[in-house]
Amino acid sequence: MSTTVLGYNISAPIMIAPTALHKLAHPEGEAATARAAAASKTIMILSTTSSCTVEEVASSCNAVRFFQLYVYKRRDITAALVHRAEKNGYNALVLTVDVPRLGRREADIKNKMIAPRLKNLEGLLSIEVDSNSGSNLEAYAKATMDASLCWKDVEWLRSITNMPILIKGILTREDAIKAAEIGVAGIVVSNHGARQLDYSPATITVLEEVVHAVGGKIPVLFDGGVRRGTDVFKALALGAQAVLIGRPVVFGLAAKGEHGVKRVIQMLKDELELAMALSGCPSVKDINRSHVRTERERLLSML
Ligand SMILES: Cc1cc2nc3c(=O)[nH]c(=O)nc-3n(C[C@H](O)[C@H](O)[C@H](O)COP(=O)(O)O)c2cc1C
Ligand SMILES: CCCCC(=O)C(=O)O
Repeated sequence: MSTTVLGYNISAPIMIAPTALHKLAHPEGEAATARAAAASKTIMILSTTSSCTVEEVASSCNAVRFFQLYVYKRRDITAALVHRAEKNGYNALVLTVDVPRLGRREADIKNKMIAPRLKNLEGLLSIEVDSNSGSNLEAYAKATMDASLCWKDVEWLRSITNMPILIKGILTREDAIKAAEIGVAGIVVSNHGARQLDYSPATITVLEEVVHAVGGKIPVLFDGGVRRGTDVFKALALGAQAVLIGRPVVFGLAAKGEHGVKRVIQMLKDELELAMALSGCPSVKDINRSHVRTERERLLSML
């Protein structure tokens, strides 16, 4: 079941998506998640908005890890984050492009959500924003994040780091082609867990369009709603190199810390292995397009 992502070997095509603030789930936060990733021989993508610092996570284990980047209006702060990630042995930057503003999360507004301190930004950026009118996270994002982020900024990022750059948040053929043209190291098909824009397409429905557009030039990773090994199997059959797991990892962390995250990954691996065995696939390379039928194909077959 092993595969490679950007040349790094992982035990299965299952990685850990960047999710914010793991200490909301468990007191050990991202340090515990990182240890679980290392024990599971997979790659964790650490969020910019984590509750342990880049340095704390790096020193908690020596696994391969990537750093997810949000670009701040203050470019000096963004550059400082990139340099800290590079200095601390992160092997790639995952540039998230689907949060020019935070989506309208009505539960957060109603509950007047107050985000805990974002550790990576302590001493760099004041995050004392007024949330009397709603979600503190939304106010923070609006005040600090650079909504003008554009393709040319990838060039800027390249000029300040040697880490390979992946773009997370691609949903269309056009953007996939553009990403391949400008020569990023890979893309992640993602709609941010449907947390940003209502009616954005389910990622599984656009995966194949993106894979075709890219034509094998760069790896395509996938996230959104992967809850079973069969979901991993489907994404691979439609051309993804590997999947990222978001919420289930946080659920495992909340339930049983490092052990819980390991269990979640192990369950997905066991289910994937069974799906492979029952589909006649001795290795992940054997999973191909003929193993799944899309809704469109089902309708066409009825004509
Ligand atoms: C609580 C939470 C926090 C998230 N934080 C981030 C983040 O900081 N950066 C990011 O790029 N994506 C973030 N995401 C999006 C995930 O990386 C991922 O795209 C999404 O959750 C889809 O996967 P899932 O359906 O397995 O949860 C977050 C998602 C959740 C649920
Ligand atoms: C401004 C931080 C946003 C974290 C995030 O990406 C999410 O909650 O989905």
